Amino acid sequence: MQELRIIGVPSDLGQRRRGVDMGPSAIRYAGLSMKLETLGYTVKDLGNINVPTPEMQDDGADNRLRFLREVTEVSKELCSIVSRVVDEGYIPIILGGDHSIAIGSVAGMAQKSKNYGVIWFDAHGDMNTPETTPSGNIHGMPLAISLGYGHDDLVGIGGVKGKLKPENVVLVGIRSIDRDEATLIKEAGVHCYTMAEVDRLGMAQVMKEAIEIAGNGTDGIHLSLDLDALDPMFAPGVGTPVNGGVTYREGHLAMEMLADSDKVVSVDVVEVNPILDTHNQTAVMAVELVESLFGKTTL
Ligand SMILES: NC(=[NH2+])NCCC[C@H](N)C(=O)O
Ligand SMILES: [Mn+2]
Ligand SMILES: [Mn+2]
Repeated sequence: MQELRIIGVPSDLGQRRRGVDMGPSAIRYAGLSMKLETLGYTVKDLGNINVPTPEMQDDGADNRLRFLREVTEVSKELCSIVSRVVDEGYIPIILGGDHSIAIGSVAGMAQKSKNYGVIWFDAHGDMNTPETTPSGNIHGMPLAISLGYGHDDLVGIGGVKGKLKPENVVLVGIRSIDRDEATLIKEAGVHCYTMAEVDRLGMAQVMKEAIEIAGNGTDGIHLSLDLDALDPMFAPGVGTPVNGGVTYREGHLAMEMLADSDKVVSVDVVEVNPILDTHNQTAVMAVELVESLFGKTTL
């Protein structure tokens, strides 16, 4: 059985709502390590990366790319840690932080191989560029950046531009896309299962197809799990909630199918914001989903 490594990235530089920097603590407090150990894994927590405090920084000259410099630094640091962890043969579980941290995790995976598939579980497309962003928040851009679209400083992290093949990238749970972001999603050629498709096909069929797209002919699947993919009823503690999301049962079904596929090589768990949460329920939800992802079943 493979060993797991936990890496915390307490960053809220990619969006405007403070508190998502406490995500790693909230997820740890919900018992992540202990519960994975109960499933039979050896788990080592590597602690947190150093992330600058937003109040101590200037958000930079470009309001289309807030905290560009700081996000670049954090992403480089995470890239090198993730790359080391996979080189050593371990599965990294990267705890955010807002979704901008996926820039560094995907870049780190790409040091090992440029042939990983990605399942991006999210309410949002995260396919904005500085030209299309309505907010200037970098957490709306990480998938575009990983595919080679966006500011050079971010796109170039890890030395390779375009870290993924769009034909092996799948968005699941989508229900909020900005107008010009939609254009890039189509142009880039990534697959996209909106909530409308989840309704019509059912989560089982959507995940069957998603696992084929991200898993067939690739070296494995990176799961980028944004908790706002779930309906706010189950995951209220997120900065950009959108109604009409994935249910508790659908979420677990998706994770169980990924576990059965045996293809997951790395995971991001992002956007948990304890300030906006009630009784840590979003972090608890995150931990439960990760348990299903790593093989927890009833019997
Ligand atoms: N990872 C996220 N929660 N992203 C939300 C992005 C929201 C919006 N599309 C933006 O670019 O500002
Ligand atoms: Mn996201
Ligand atoms: Mn999102």
